[in-house]
Amino acid sequence: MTTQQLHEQILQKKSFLCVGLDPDLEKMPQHLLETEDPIFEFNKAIIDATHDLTVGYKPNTAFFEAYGIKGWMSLQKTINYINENYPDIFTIADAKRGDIGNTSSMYAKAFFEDLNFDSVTVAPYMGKDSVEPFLAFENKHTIMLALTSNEGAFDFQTLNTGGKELYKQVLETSKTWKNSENLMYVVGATKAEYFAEIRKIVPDSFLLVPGIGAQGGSLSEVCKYGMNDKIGLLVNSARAIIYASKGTDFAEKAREQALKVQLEMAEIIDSKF
Ligand SMILES: O=C(O)c1cc(=O)[nH]c(=O)n1[C@@H]1O[C@H](COP(=O)(O)O)[C@@H](O)[C@H]1O
Repeated sequence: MTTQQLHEQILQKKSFLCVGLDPDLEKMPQHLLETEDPIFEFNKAIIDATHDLTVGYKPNTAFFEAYGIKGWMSLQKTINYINENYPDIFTIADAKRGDIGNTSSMYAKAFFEDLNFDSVTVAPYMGKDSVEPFLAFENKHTIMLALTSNEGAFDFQTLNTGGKELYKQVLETSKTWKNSENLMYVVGATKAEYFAEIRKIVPDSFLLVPGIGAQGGSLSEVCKYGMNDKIGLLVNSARAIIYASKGTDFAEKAREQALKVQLEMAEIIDSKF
């Protein structure tokens, strides 16, 4: 998918919501645990209930890998289900990969070719040759961690390195890499006050913004400082949507929560564009 197609979908749906698919058997409704593949059944129900309100789905691979080979098969079924039934929706494999070049190439193949995700999250710590193999794929996107939503973001990312905070150096340097137009960046919603500075360095890039909902970030603050003239945001929420209810009405309640966020987004889009 191209960023232009993503932008068009955002305008059409009046949404820049990305629903996080972080399936946890302990938080799922009891009746699903009796099915053959509870993780897939859970995801499928959430996807069917929210697809018109969201422009992206972000399965976090940890929540699948934790269940071994069965979990990986549920991930494959989930991405295939989205690609077959809702092919316009942008998909993110939240795997936070990155390694020496030949290893990164294999990670890229796993997520872009084998599983056919539109994008994958990547950590920048190992530098240029660990990220460029992901960037080589046409119409696929590499979403690099810039300033994350957690408390530990202040351990390294905001450290002053040669007169500049490390996350700013990461953003600036990444722009010089081959095929850097295929980069997007993760910026936590809990760090809204940093968005203006980030937009000075990457004015046109899409930002994946996790941290509204369960982590307490503010959608309106993120939009105030982070939106560009093409919107340029994908705001992720997982737990606050997918675990809105533990009963048989879980998908319906997930839709209600997604709708609340989408309506807020529509209002913001209407007021700005
Ligand atoms: O890369 C991510 O998606 C990510 C980066 C970040 O800085 N913070 C963050 O919460 N995430 C992920 O976004 C999701 C947030 O989930 P909720 O807090 O339940 O909405 C989880 O899958 C996290 O792993």
